[in-house]
Amino acid sequence: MSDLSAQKCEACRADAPKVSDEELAVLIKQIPDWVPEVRDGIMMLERVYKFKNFKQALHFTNKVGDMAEEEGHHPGLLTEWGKVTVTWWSHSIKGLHRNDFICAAKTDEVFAAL
Ligand SMILES: C[C@H](O)[C@H](O)[C@H]1CNC2=NC(N)=NC(=O)C2=N1
Repeated sequence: MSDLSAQKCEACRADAPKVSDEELAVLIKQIPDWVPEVRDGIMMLERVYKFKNFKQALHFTNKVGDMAEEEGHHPGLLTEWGKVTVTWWSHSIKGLHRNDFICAAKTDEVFAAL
């Protein structure tokens, strides 16, 4: 278990701090399969997970949904045949909060536990 995945998301309000470039450089090392991407001017974390079929992809999607509900923090989830694209960012601050890195690490754990 990485340090991040052992942590809980905290309430994230509009005035919460975005992660700095320096923090991002440190945090991303703990989730090396995730790619930071800017979309619509918002920094996000994205990873594509591969599966054998749609049913397995949908099962993973639902497990990630359960984890998101527990954390009170919610990703973008695109479920397709054989793959799920998971995208984390914080709507309230239009960018990346530490919560997104915690949830990305937890998503990796959901995948590892399938
Ligand atoms: C009221 C509720 O907790 C908020 O709307 C939460 C829900 N889930 C969320 N998820 C994400 N990714 N970003 C948010 O800002 C966010 N806000």
